[in-house]
Amino acid sequence: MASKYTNGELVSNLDDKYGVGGGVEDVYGEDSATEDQLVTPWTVSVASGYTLLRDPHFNKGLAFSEKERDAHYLRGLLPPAVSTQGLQEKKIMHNLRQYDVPLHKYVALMDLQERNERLFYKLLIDNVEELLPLVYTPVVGEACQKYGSIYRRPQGLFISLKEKGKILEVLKNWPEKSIQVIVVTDGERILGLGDLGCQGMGIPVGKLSLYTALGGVRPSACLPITIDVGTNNEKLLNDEFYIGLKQKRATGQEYAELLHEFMCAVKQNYGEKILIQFEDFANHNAFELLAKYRNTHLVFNDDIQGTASVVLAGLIAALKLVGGTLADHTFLFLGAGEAGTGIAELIALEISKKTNDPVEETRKKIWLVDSKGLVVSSRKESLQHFKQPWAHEHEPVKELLNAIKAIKPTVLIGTSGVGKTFTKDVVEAMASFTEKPLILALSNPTSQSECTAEEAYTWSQGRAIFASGSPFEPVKYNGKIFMPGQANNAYIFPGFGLGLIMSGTIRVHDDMLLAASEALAAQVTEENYKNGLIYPPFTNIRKISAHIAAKVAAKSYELGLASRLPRPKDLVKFAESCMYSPAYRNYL
Ligand SMILES: NC(=O)C1=CN([C@@H]2O[C@H](COP(=O)(O)OP(=O)(O)OC[C@H]3O[C@@H](n4cnc5c(N)ncnc54)[C@H](OP(=O)(O)O)[C@@H]3O)[C@@H](O)[C@H]2O)C=CC1
Ligand SMILES: CC(=O)C(=O)O
Ligand SMILES: [Mg+2]
Repeated sequence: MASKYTNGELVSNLDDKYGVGGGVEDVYGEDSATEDQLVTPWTVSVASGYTLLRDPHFNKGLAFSEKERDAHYLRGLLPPAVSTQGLQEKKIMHNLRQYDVPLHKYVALMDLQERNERLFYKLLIDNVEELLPLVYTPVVGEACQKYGSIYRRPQGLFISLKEKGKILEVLKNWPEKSIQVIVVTDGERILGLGDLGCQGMGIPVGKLSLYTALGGVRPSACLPITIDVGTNNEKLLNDEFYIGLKQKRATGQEYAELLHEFMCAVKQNYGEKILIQFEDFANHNAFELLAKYRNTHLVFNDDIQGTASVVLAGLIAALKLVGGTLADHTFLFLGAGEAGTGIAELIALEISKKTNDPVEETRKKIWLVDSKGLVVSSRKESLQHFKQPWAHEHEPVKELLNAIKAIKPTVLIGTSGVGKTFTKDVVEAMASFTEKPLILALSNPTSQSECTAEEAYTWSQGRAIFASGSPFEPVKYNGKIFMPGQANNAYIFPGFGLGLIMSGTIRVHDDMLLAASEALAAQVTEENYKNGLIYPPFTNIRKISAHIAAKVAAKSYELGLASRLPRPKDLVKFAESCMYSPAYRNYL
C-alpha cells in the first residue's frame, strides 16, 4: 500500500484535454478517450498484491502480465498461466451456459461484477442479447423476489428511515465521489411484482449496469440507491431473513420529508448536474415526485417518461409497416398508471406537434382501461389526477373486450402489470377490424406479460405486429418465422442519460423524449422491417445509444439547457468518445 491518492490535477487535465464525461473526473481512466495511456491502478491508495486482486475496478485475474505480476507484488498469488481477456470471456460464457437455472446465472454474473468489473462489462457488451434477460427483466425480477436469500455482499446504498437527518453523511460513505447518475427506488412497484420493499435493490443495480453496458456511462459514476420506508408486503414482514425495515410503509409527511432530505442531499453532495432516475415507485408517489422535482433537479422517471419514449419510437417505426400517420390510429391501453398515462401523453404530444392540433384534441384518439373499466367522463370525480385528461365522453364499459368492440382501436397496449389479460377473444377482436393490429404487451416480467408472442401471432393468424416488455423467442407459425421485438425502456434510458450527462444538461424537457424516440425509430433498418420488427436488435445498442444521446444533447443545446460549452460539433462522435470501454488497461 502506498501514498494517498492525490493526482486529481493530472486527471482533470486529461478530462479537459479529451473533453469527456460531462466534466467529471475520469478517475479510473474508464473512458475510451484515455485508452492509449498507461494508468496506475490507484484506489484511495495504490493497490498492489493481494489488495489489487480483490479490487473489482482493477482486478484482471489471470490476465495480469508477467511484468505486471512483478511490478505489483502478484508473484505467487496467481497460478502461472497468463490469460487474455478474450479467453477469460470465453471461459465464463462457457461456465454460465452450464447452469440450467437462470437465477444461478444471475448470481454468477453478480459475483463476477464484484470480482472483476471490466470482465463483467466486456461479457455484457459482447453478449448483450444473451445476458440482458439475466441482469435485467425477467430474471432480475426473480432475483428481487429472492434477494434476501441470494444476498451476499451489499450492492448500492441503502437509505432507510433510520438515516433520517443523516442522509448527507450516508452519501459520503459511498466510496466513489464522481457520481453522474443515480437510479433510486423505494421498492413499492417492482416490475409487475408489487411491493418488494428493500429487495427492490436489484432493479437500480440492474438498470445501472445497463447505463454502463448499453450507454457507456462509467461504472464508477453510477450509484444505485434503495430508499427503505418499510413495506406493506406481509410475506416479507413475516420473513425472518428479510433484509429491510420490518414495518409498514411510511406515508404522507414522513415519506415526503425523507424523500426531500434525500433530494437535497444528493444535489448538495454531487451538484446541479447529477442525474436522478426514479424507478419503480408506486404511482401515488411517482407522479408527485416527478412534478415536485422536475424544475429544481435533473430528474427523469423511467417508468413514465422512458417507457413513453420507447413506445413512441416503436409506433413511429410501425407506421412503415401499417401505413398512415399516428393521427390516423386509435389507441387503447389496458392499465392507466405510470406507463399507460405516460405513453398516452407522449403520443398525444407527438400528434399535436405534427398536426398543430391542441393536445386536448389529440388526446381524444387515446383511451385507457383501468381495474374498474374504461376511463370515462362519468368517473371523473373519483379518478386520480393523472387519469383525468383521459376521461372522454362515453358510456361506462367494464370489460376490456367490450371496450375494444366499442372503441375499435388499431393499437392495443398492455400496461396493467397483470398477465394473460390479452385473451384469445381480445386478440381476435383486434384482428377482426384491423389488417395489422399493433399489440404491445409491456408488463414485466414474463409472468405478467399480457400475452405471449406465440399467442399474439397465432390468434391474429400471423397478422399482429407484436412487441413485449420482456423478451420472447421467435415464433414459427404457418411455416413462417415471426420475430417479436422488445418494447422496453432499456432502449432509451442509457442513451438518454448519456446525452444529458455529456452535454451537462440541467433539466429534462419533454422535447428531449420526443428526440430520443425519433432517434431510436431511425435506427430500425429495412432488414428489421422485413422481419416485422419495430425495434432494432440490442446487438448494436451502443451505436443506437450514441445516436439517441446525440439527439437528446442536440435538443438540450437548442433549448439552452446544456451547460457544456462550446457544443461539440459532431455529437454522435462525441458520445462515442465518452463511452466507457471495458478493455483491460496496462498497469505499469
Ligand atoms: N416495458 C417497459 O419498458 C415497461 C413496463 N412496465 C410494466 O408495466 C406494468 C405497469 O406498470 P405501471 O404503469 O408503473 O403500474 P401502475 O401501478 O402505475 O399502473 C397499473 C395500472 O393497471 C391497472 N390495472 C391493474 N390491474 C388491472 C386489471 N386486472 N385490469 C385492468 N387494469 C388493471 C391499474 O388500475 P387502477 O388504477 O384502477 O388500480 C393501473 O391503472 C408493470 O408490469 C411494469 O413492469 C412499466 C414500465 C416500463
Ligand atoms: C422495464 C421497467 O422499468 C419496468 O417494468 O418497471
Ligand atoms: Mg421500471
